[in-house]
Amino acid sequence: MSTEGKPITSLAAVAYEAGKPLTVEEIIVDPPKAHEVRIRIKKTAVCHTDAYTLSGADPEGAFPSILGHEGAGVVESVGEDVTSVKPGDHVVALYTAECGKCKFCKSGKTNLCGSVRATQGKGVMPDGTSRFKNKKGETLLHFMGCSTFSEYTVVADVSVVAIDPKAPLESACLLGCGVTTGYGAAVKSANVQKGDTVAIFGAGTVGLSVAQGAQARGASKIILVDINDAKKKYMHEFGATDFVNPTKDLQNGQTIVEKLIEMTDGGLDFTFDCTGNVKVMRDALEACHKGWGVSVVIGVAASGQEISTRPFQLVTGRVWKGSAFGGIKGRSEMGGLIKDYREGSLKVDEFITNRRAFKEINDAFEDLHAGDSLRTVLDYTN
Ligand SMILES: NC(=O)C1=CN([C@@H]2O[C@H](COP(=O)(O)OP(=O)(O)OC[C@H]3O[C@@H](n4cnc5c(N)ncnc54)[C@H](OP(=O)(O)O)[C@@H]3O)[C@@H](O)[C@H]2O)C=CC1
Ligand SMILES: N[C@@H](CCC(=O)N[C@@H](CSC=O)C(=O)NCC(=O)O)C(=O)O
Ligand SMILES: [Zn+2]
Ligand SMILES: [Zn+2]
Repeated sequence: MSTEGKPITSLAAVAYEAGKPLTVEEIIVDPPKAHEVRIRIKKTAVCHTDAYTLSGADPEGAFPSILGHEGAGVVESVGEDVTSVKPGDHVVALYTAECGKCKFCKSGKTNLCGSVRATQGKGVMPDGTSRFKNKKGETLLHFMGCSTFSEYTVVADVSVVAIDPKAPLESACLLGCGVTTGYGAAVKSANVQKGDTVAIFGAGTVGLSVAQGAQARGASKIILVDINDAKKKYMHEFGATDFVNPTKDLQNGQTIVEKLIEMTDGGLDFTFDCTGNVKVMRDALEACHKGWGVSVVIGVAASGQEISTRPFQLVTGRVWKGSAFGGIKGRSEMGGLIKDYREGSLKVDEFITNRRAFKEINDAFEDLHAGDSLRTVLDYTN
């Protein structure tokens, strides 16, 4: 029997309160309105940003809500005036929309899109309402325009892209955030060139994806900096040449900045923060080469945190910039990433260190901090 136009009962993980485990329960998902798409998510993974928002550190974090933004699935139904996807299409949800019509999209200068960002940040659909409620009838908010921690979710049509159905959905879901963010930060936002030296702070999925992008560009040195030694085993797989643990590998009071400058004859061409720690962001900037080094902030820092450095660092030619979703325009460029993955030039499967049934989602949050874990992919069918 067709579910089109009807509310659907869906398995979901509800974030009722900051700092508390998610509650796995059935919720009700309303049908999509005009310019909306209802997706049956098949695979979703947990990104550090989900944990950040659940912790209560996100100034935009609102509860109760359905978190999750690395997800892939199949379109169940579409609302009026949706022309870009149709029922049955395999899709990836996009937290960075692409409308193609707004000032941002038309600028050619950024992948940020203004079409749905304001309502997305408030946890509602573009018409200001939610498609989710629990069985008590209480409204549940959306998250990052995706809410992939519900088997059925509703997104704006500008926040979803159809993909080659031959791509496995468990791999495609990682292109919804972590892999695309890091890879794009290296090849698009920073535009690393052959021979450049690169240091990456934080060797999680995002940081290792930066390494992968830097290697693809022919960087001569790719240094991973991480306080977790268990991540060292991934360095060669994703193209890094060196691994430094600042808690163990510094001698005689040397700082990580001094160590990196010593390793690179004066500093790095590019550095990337993939930790969200503002002190690390400062180190990343100050490890850049005088005159031209560029430091890219990718990590998301908690509410109230601010970055600082001596302005002299910038006066003397270092550049501080940031990158969201790797500078990638999701609807225009996802197809190319999927093609690269299918042709073997973009590693994605290698980031899947754990697989779990969706109902084990709270364990997947624990996995994020466990030793050598990169991504846990959750399966709704188990
Ligand atoms: N700008 C954007 O578009 C996006 C930003 N993000 C952000 O990027 C960051 C990375 O995400 P993700 O890869 O999923 O996160 P992970 O938690 O998987 O990886 C972060 C890594 O950094 C390590 N780390 C923590 N503190 C330090 C430190 N002081 N020095 C060096 N290494 C450190 C962690 O070690 P340990 O294992 O011990 O914790 C871990 O290995 C997060 O802040 C996330 O919110 C993510 C996606 C998109
Ligand atoms: N709500 C947070 C902002 C978090 C943030 O910076 N998000 C990144 C993506 S993180 C993905 O895992 C991003 O793309 N930002 C651009 C945007 O428009 O949100 C806060 O307010 O701190
Ligand atoms: Zn993410
Ligand atoms: Zn736009």
